[in-house]
Amino acid sequence: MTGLLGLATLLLVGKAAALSPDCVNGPLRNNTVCNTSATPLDRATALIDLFTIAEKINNTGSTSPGVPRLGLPPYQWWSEALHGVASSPGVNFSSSGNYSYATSFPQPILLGAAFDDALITAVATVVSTEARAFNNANRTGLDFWTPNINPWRDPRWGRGQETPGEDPYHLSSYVHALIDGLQGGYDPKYKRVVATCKHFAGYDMETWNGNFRYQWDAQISSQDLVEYYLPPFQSCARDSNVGAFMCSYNAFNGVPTCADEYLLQTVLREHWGWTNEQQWVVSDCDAVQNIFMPHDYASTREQAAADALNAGTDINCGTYYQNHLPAAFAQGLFNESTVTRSLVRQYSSLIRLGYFDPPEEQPYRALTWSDVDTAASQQLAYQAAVESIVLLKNDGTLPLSVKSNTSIALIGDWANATKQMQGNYFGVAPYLHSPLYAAQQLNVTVNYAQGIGGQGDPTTNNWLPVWDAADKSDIIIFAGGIDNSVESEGMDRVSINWSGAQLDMIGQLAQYGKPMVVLQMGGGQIDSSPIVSNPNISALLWGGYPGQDGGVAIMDILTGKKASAGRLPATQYPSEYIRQVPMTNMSLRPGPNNPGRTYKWYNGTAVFEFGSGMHYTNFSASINSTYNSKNFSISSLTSNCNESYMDRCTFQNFAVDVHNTGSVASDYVALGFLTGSFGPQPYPKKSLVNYQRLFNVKPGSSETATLNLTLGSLSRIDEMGNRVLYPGEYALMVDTTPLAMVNFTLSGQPAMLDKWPQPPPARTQNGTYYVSGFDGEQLLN
Ligand SMILES: O=[N+]([O-])c1ccc(O[C@@H]2O[C@@H](CO)[C@H](O)[C@H]2O)cc1
Repeated sequence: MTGLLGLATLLLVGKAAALSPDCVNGPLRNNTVCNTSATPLDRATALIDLFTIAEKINNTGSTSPGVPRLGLPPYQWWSEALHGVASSPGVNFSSSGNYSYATSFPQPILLGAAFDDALITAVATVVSTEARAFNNANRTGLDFWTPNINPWRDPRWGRGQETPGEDPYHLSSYVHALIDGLQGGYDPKYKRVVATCKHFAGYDMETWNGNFRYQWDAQISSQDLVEYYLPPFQSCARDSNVGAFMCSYNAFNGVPTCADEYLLQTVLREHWGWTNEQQWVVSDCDAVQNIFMPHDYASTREQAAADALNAGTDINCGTYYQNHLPAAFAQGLFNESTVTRSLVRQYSSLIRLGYFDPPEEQPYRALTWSDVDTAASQQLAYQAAVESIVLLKNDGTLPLSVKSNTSIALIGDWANATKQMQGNYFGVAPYLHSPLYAAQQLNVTVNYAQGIGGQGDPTTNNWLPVWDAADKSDIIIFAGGIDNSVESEGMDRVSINWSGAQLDMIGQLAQYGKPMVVLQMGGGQIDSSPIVSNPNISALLWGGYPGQDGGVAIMDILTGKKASAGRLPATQYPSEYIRQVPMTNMSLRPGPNNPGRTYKWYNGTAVFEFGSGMHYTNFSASINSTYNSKNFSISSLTSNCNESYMDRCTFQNFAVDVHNTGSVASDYVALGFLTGSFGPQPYPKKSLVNYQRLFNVKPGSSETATLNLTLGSLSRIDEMGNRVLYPGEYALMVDTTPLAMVNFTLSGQPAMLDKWPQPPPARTQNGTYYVSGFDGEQLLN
């Protein structure tokens, strides 16, 4: 178990550090660290050279005391900002007045549904701006342990809500846009903040059937690893130059990830070129302790701490390093140069954030409370929710026509949701506008009844006001679904059904025969087939966790002030899915006890497919016919590619003409899926290869989406994890039910785009040998 008490204590300390070291009058003023024209590496090295070994070890934890004799202040590394500056050890909201709140955007799972990378950059830019303003008031750190970018493999996962969904291409693109906004570009002189891609790697389960995140060993084949679990992390490290990584609680093929030199050194630093020594790896909180217990990977606490440090875990979240590295050093389990390397990485990173530099030289030091919760950021939080909400069923009742004499029943636990709208990892929002609040702003009569609380209980005491509200109203809106009482950190779901009580109430409300809308809220998808098949239910929307203005966004879509255009970022499986596959089975492809995972491989019928989402209008699309039936030679594609990473080379930019054939202006997300027969069998059903959101396409008019396909998006992963371009038959389709399609072929010999570094042949855990590259619990003694 983690040291919950120790971590709880950490939550209470480390709040009041000095803003930055005093490079004018302090003891460091003549040290190179204060010389702004020296390189970050030289500056950090000069600083760490002054530390004794005890001072070095003292500063390896998330709560770093600094070095008082050098005038180096304490620093709290643990700040969170998943969808807005969030309550965490390093973030200190004032109890009132200035700095008492920050913009609260929708949860990533809903933001993912917008399929709008520019929106994600804009959201992240607001988050980093507000974070900087808070930092200038000494109320946060400069690094944030976000994003959570583990692909959402299994619908039960309680933390899938923190991710943008299930598709690795989508996640890679999303996280690139996000890091751009958080850090301020690929390599700016001063980073806005440092982002932390977590949890590296294979972490996507809290607790299932006796397995829990602190001891679980994720068995992942090289093919699945490279194809599914790692692309977002590659995007973070190689393509976005993220400042930090977090290793995870679980083990990967027998080795706890924070002690895994293969992941942290061979893959992350060597293969992905994440080598500039201004970047660091932090452990998940107390994950280093878990290497000793319950992983039982290291035989002593000192060995666990040394294993992690030697493997490349630079900071330990918690106090385990500070407690156990002194003895580990005395036992000769690591060299002083290794801890020096970690501290140089940490302080170079702070140097890149301007920590030691005069305020007047840095753009972000001027940000203040007046840059928080601005009119523009309020509008963006609203816009983000509007863009993301997904319409799943509509018999034509939506948009609702409401007049002053219209009466609306608003029923269910989500109707008056406030904090619930933020999901988890949230801060204090400036306001939380529930659907009820939004309905009350309309010039209509609103009859509200909470009905059942949460998932409901078998008693029907609270139901009478529900029937009363329904009786009195022209339109019935039921706002329910799930929330953090059933999906959360530490808690995976045990059912992907609607709760019986909610479904019962929905069914009875439908019998009124009035126009009826169901809002399916929460991060995880629930099997809504009873709602889809009920002819008395007019419409179904998925609203996720929509953030501070979620209620207004929902109501504006329901009443047609805004047109819906979000797309599901995860498959909605039928309820039996979770009985067909153990949560611990990491394989993507169908196999024994596994119907396949994600839209690419699931061999059953989804209730709603990944990418589903309706509009208030209709669209047609066509792809420029010059590409049709074309043959491309693999050798000329690769010989014309001059990128250092060949998967990044452009293949073709496909122009897609999108025409609004209906009568309502609407956004449209052009999703480009590749299908065909090429590469190793089995073939995926299809794969997302690019997307573009078009805005406000007017009735009768057309806009052009450009789907940019790279060589990487045409490639497949072989069983060794190599990325290869294969000859074969390809088709590019636009949308889930294709509106347009183009076929082409690739000919010639397969070409290697990326040769994957093989893991050590046998991974040992207490004398038991695990072999990677297989599916399932295969042990060789
Ligand atoms: O004991 N605690 O106080 C505690 C708090 C949070 C916690 O979760 C971990 O901390 C987060 C750090 O960013 C990771 O995303 C999550 O896996 C684990 C333990």
